[in-house]
Amino acid sequence: MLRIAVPNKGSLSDRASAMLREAGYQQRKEAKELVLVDPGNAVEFFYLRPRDIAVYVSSGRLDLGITGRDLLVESGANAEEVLALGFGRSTFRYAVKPGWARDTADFDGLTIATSYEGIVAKHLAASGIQASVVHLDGAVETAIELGVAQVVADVVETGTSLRNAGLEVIGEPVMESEAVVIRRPGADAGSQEAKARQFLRRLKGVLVAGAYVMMDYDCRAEDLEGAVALTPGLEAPTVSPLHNEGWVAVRAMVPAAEAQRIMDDLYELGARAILTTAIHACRL
Ligand SMILES: Nc1ncnc2c1ncn2[C@@H]1O[C@H](COP(=O)(O)OP(=O)(O)OP(=O)(O)O)[C@@H](O)[C@H]1O
Ligand SMILES: O=P(O)(O)OC[C@H]1O[C@H](OP(=O)(O)OP(=O)(O)O)[C@H](O)[C@@H]1O
Ligand SMILES: [Mg+2]
Repeated sequence: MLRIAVPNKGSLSDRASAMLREAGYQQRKEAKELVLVDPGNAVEFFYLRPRDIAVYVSSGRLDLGITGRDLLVESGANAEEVLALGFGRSTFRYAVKPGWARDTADFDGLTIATSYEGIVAKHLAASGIQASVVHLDGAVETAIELGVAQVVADVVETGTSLRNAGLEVIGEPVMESEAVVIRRPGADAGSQEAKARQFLRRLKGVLVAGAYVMMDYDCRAEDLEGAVALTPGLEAPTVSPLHNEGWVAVRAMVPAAEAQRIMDDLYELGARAILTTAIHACRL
């Protein structure tokens, strides 16, 4: 059986399970389940704290894991990112009370509160900043109000938590994160390797299915080159003759985010019966 770690709670948990379901894997029905065997796919899912997942994967006891890129870096574990999953996006930033610092260079001698000591220590060392770090489990924004630190370093998604605490970000983002699939560097899952590759192919299929739509339309043969320039497809569009002399039917995948603009441009070009349909699953 292929053994895969999935976040058991927190920001990544629901989206990770939803994506695995879309990829055709069984997922736990209750948040308290710690292990789920999917016999049809010969996969065993272990629901673990996202912070611990890189440690398990680097130990070799689990073949693959889903965690955050920032948590992978934070762990310092011997594991590497093999696929970015596009959800759980965040930036990692420093913040202070307005006026306390203009730049990270001003942090010398200050104390930084964070739940991500590994990332902060690495960044301070690389930037030559002499600051102390105090580890807190969460709600680090409050550390400033309570005088435990003058700087916080934390995950920022919408920025609401920082705003509510009256803090402002300082310097460039330390890192940008999203959910990722990780495995041991150079690892070959042995007898499970084919299953591991199939797992990654399925997740890539879900990502592509979400990012693209299928577009069909009819256009005059003389407009085909212009139309194909708008809808080149991933390799090349399918072009079929229509019963009407001088017209063709075209089918191509287009990026979902650009679908409306492409439909407008095709219409201007003279294309008609322009339809888009969702892609539920794919293998490229
Ligand atoms: N708003 C957010 N808050 C925290 N983490 C977030 C957020 N958005 C995305 N993430 C990502 O989720 C991962 C952290 O998840 P984790 O479960 O450890 O913390 P959490 O979501 O704050 O949950 P909890 O506070 O219950 O521990 C990181 O990869 C982080 O970048
Ligand atoms: O930019 P935002 O959208 O506000 O999200 C970021 C905040 O959310 C998380 O806290 P969480 O609610 O998980 O509480 P915690 O600090 O106790 O983990 C994180 O630690 C930030 O505080
Ligand atoms: Mg949290």
